[in-house]
Amino acid sequence: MLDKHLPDAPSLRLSTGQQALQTRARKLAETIIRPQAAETDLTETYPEGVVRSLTEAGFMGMSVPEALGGPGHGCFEVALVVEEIARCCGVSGRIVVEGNMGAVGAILRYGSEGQQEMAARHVLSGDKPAICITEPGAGSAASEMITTAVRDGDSWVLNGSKHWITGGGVSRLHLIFAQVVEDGLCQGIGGFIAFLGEEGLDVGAREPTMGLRGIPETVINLRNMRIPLDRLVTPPDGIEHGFAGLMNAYNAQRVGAATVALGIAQGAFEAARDHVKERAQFGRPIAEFQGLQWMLADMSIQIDAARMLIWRAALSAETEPSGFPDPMLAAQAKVFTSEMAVKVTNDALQLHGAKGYSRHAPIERMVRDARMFTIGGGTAQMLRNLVAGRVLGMKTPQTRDGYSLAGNAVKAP
Ligand SMILES: CC(C)(COP(=O)(O)OP(=O)(O)OC[C@H]1O[C@@H](n2cnc3c(N)ncnc32)[C@H](O)[C@@H]1OP(=O)(O)O)[C@@H](O)C(=O)NCCC(=O)NCCSC(=O)CCS(=O)O
Ligand SMILES: Cc1cc2nc3c(=O)[nH]c(=O)nc-3n(C[C@H](O)[C@H](O)[C@H](O)COP(=O)(O)OP(=O)(O)OC[C@H]3O[C@@H](n4cnc5c(N)ncnc54)[C@H](O)[C@@H]3O)c2cc1C
Repeated sequence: MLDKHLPDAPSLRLSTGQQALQTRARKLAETIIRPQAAETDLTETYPEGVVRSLTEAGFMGMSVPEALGGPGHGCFEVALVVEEIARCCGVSGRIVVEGNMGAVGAILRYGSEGQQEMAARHVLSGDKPAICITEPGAGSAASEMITTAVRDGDSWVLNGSKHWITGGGVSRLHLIFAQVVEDGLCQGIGGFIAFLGEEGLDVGAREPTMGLRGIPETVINLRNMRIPLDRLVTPPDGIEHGFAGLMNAYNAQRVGAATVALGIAQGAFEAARDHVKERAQFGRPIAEFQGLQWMLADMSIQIDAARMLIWRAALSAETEPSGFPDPMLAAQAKVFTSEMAVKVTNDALQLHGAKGYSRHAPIERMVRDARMFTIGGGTAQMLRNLVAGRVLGMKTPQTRDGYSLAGNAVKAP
């Protein structure tokens, strides 16, 4: 079943161009981004200076095609860069993900010419778009969203409330998922383009988060927000199957989120490896204790396995007709990597002893930063549901009556 996605041996070796990209990302991460990471966490401030450096280096908008002024890199190249950046700063890694995947990925593939040009301009100039799916009553059950976009003459009128929106108040471009209502009927779910500062789009309360504190997570309220008709992004199979199309595009961001978790774990692993060689107890480096050696061995095995799952998922975008990663491969990569990162960062803290528990060392930040990825972007449980459905070749509806309203024309809520 998976053979078409299994990379042959040569594809596991990076090309000269890919190696150069990776080296450039590592250099930027180590010289500019790592020194800022603790401050970003402590002050809980969006790292504008880092974003400028990422933009100048060409890491925002990497996925923009050459015809629109970008370098036209694929999901795999973006993942190579994201890992290097997240190895030094999880927040910056997430910014690179959203500067290339998620909302911008959907608009670049499904949008009209004008929508694509607008999205390209935004990310190439350093904007990190926001993807607005989740609502207070629709988290895992995202298709139960009640935000509506009602057609009124030559406008859409949006009403609803999204929460946990990454970049709320700093992102300029928003892609808002909403029920498309025409003539009193829901036609399905579509993506609507909206901009920070427009009337009717209000940034609400910021969540005080455990980790990744440099990016705001906020409520986004839509109050009679009136936007032109050409702000609707319609996936290829139409609005009736709009939700499936938008989720398909979202698979790239799932690979991106997994890659941030991978980078954080890699950074924590390296810090632990260096520490055990330096720290001595009982008259010898603690690296000589076999119990710790095996911990490091297991950490490295888990990290490498995660990287292979991510690379396979990222490379699948090159052969999938949709141009996005295969849903199951993306889900497998994210489940494994997000759980791995929780374990590896905690083990790295353990190997540091008390020093790892101090806020003076980066490890405790890495533990907090890694925690998000089994939740955001689809929880590990929901992604297991997706994998189970594929493995069994069955639909796995989660409602009691096994029926979902997504994509069906029903009376508007
Ligand atoms: C998809 C779910 C919301 C469950 O919804 P339903 O049970 O109502 O619907 P399904 O029948 O499972 O799916 C409907 C339709 O969509 C297609 N689909 C679903 N998932 C995918 C996918 N990943 N790729 C492609 N297509 C997909 C499915 O095949 C159906 O199509 P057909 O009707 O059969 O043609 C739920 O499973 C789910 O995914 N919940 C998680 C929600 C989520 O991921 N939210 C992320 C919010 S953004 C965020 O968190 C950002 C953080 S980050 O750093 O990235
Ligand atoms: C840091 C962070 C950033 C985020 N950024 C964004 C963003 O930019 N845009 C956006 O739209 N959303 C964003 N989210 C929201 C995120 O997508 C949701 O938190 C996620 O989809 C889960 O929804 P929920 O939190 O409502 O949990 P719930 O859906 O309430 O789930 C609670 C628990 O129940 C489990 N569960 C629920 N249903 C099932 C089931 N059928 N089978 C098995 N287990 C189940 C879940 O796995 C979880 O353990 C972000 C979240 C976080 C933490």
